[in-house]
Amino acid sequence: MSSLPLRIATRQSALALWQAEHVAQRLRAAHPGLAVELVPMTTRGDQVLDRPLAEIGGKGLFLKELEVALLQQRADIAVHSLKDVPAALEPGFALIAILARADAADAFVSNTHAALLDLPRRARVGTSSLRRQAQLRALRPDLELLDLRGNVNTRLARLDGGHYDAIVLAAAGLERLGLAARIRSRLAAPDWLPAPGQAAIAVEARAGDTRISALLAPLHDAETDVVVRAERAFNAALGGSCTLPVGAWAVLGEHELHLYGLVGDAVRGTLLRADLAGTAQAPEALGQLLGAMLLREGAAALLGQ
Ligand SMILES: NCc1[nH]cc(CCC(=O)O)c1CC(=O)O
Repeated sequence: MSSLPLRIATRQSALALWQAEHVAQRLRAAHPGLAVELVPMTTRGDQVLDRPLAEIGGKGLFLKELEVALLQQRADIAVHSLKDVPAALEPGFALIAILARADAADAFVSNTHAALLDLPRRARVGTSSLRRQAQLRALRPDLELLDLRGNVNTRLARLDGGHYDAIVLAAAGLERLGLAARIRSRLAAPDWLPAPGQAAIAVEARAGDTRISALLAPLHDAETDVVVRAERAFNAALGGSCTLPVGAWAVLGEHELHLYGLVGDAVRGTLLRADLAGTAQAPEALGQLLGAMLLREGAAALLGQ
């Protein structure tokens, strides 16, 4: 074994550092004696905090700087939240491991109310996610939806500062940061759909780096890989980036893979939903099929294509 440490490029938010440290610990457990270190850095997605991600535009806002570090050999792998990883990676990079998914639900967080349906009329709810806004509008057209960006702790501080009656965050992020007690209720699939890939951690590396791929192989979870492939293919079929109002959730049964998807209009609160079951041997085909179904039903108009 090489004595050089394996270097993990990561963003510096508390959640990103937790996820990178988690990968480091799993690697040390799988390969006793392997030295692993974090290389923390800032991305454009972390720097521009005054605008919704959908407005800043561009895919992979949270990836670019980490990929540059991989190319310049300043790091060997980069750890991401899979839901921040665009459907198509830049050439020369590969996702070499997908870790077992945590709770994919969104979390309803409030200091005054237990659930979305308990909120009074015209209550203020914070989220900058178009997917969350569209589903909130569909369930509660009366709500006042307000932008809310920043890392998990920033968003909780804004809630505690009285700017909102409630906010919606990924349950997985709160749980990883030891903040599960803040979750008042879950907005769970299939009624409410998460982002494609939500709650899964992905490891990216330079394509063709077989030594690194072999080191990461024990961390890969084949079941999570199948479900997120279906979700991400659905997103890609709809023109895919994490900023579109697209929700997807797949679940692996004993005999089949079941995929649920939706496309929403965050302004009008219209939701187009569909679901399909198929073989777990072809998750991408299932995602493409469901995406094509929704496009036929009018998703193209919703997405402004
Ligand atoms: N877009 C930010 C982001 N990226 C991943 C997570 C949560 C963790 C995960 O989905 O793995 C979050 C925070 C949130 O949406 O509340």
